[in-house]
Amino acid sequence: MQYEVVLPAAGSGKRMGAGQNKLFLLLANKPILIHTLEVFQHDENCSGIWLAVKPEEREYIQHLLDKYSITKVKGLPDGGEERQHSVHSCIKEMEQVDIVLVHDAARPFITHDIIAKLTYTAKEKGAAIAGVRAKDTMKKVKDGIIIETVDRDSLWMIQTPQAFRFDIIAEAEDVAEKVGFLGTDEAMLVERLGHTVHIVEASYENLKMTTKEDLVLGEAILRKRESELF
Ligand SMILES: Nc1ccn([C@@H]2O[C@H](COP(=O)(O)OP(=O)(O)OP(=O)(O)O)[C@@H](O)[C@H]2O)c(=O)n1
Ligand SMILES: C[C@](O)(CO)[C@H](O)COP(=O)(O)O
Repeated sequence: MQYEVVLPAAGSGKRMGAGQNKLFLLLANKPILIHTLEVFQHDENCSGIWLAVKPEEREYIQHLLDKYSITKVKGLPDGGEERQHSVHSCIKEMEQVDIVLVHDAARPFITHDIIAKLTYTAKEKGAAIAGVRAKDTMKKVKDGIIIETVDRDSLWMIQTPQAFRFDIIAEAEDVAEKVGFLGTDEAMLVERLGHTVHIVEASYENLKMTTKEDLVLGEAILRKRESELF
């Protein structure tokens, strides 16, 4: 199932506190951004990559694309103030395709098997997102006081990729922009239009590199995967 992927990469990495775009930080001597890009570069079902970037970082990112032979990138549109705006700037430039995946460039550990399940489900059902079951007890808190314990059996920790038929995500992004709705993931924009969104069980290794602790976990995941190769 052929697809194109949108990789928002125009964040500031505030929670990482690295003083630079966290996607330029190295894991096993390679930028996080390149680890993520290589997954899609090497996926025969990926027919194009769209990378939302900060204008001031475009030249450096193009240098990285050349250095690591990432040839599937179709465009480097300007990112926006929020992640959603960065995603939308890519969607606006895309030609009509069958399936679009949106994936955080900060999630370098995604695998081809999960991508394939997502694209198949999106083709069949219209929308499918990656997630894993919650492992901790979850509670609602107000002013430092527990107000509700939420039934854990129905809770999932949502990740990316999030896969959609192109017309569904394109309309959802346009409507959200028109009414000024801001979501923390693409599925929210699609849900609010009444579309059914399906979950695909992903992996606890599909971490988003958000804080410094994630870098330690990320190095461990890479070492584990290297040991499995031999
Ligand atoms: N305006 C934004 C904000 C985020 N992102 C991208 O969206 C992904 C997930 O966002 P997040 O992990 O929150 O990255 P940052 O916004 O950089 O992190 P922080 O919130 O800590 O500043 C990242 O690949 C980030 O580069 C983006 O393209 N445009
Ligand atoms: C899209 C996402 O990765 C799903 O969990 C998450 O909402 C991104 O949040 P961020 O604060 O923009 O990293």
